[in-house]
Amino acid sequence: MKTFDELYAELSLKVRERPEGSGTVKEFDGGVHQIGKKIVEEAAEVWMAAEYQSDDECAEEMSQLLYHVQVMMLARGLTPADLYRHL
Ligand SMILES: N=c1c2ncn([C@@H]3O[C@H](COP(=O)(O)OP(=O)(O)OP(=O)(O)O)[C@@H](O)[C@H]3O)c2ncn1[C@@H]1O[C@H](COP(=O)(O)O)[C@@H](O)[C@H]1O
Repeated sequence: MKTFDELYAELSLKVRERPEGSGTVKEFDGGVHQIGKKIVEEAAEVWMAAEYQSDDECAEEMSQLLYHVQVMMLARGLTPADLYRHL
């Protein structure tokens, strides 16, 4: 289990160190257009899960959406603090 900030720190390290086989590095390298498509896809899956699936499945889809948002944050050079400013 990890927090939003802990996941961001882990993904930042992945993007910096580029370990072999990292899905994050692959998605990051795809750029904002590809990452944006994943965000839209995951957002739709969150919607469908909220309509038709269990709480746990819904939570899993939401976690995946947050993951892809974090990859987009890295692609745009944004930090959690940049988001928290607006909450
Ligand atoms: N939390 C996540 C996470 N959530 C979602 N995903 C990605 O999002 C995909 C889920 O999307 P889908 O439901 O569309 O599944 P899919 O259609 O099978 O996926 P694709 O074929 O489109 O890749 C997963 O296959 C992962 O590629 C994640 N990938 C990684 N993490 C975490 O990120 C960290 C770094 O991961 P790596 O970069 O892979 O080492 C680790 O702590 C991981 O647990």
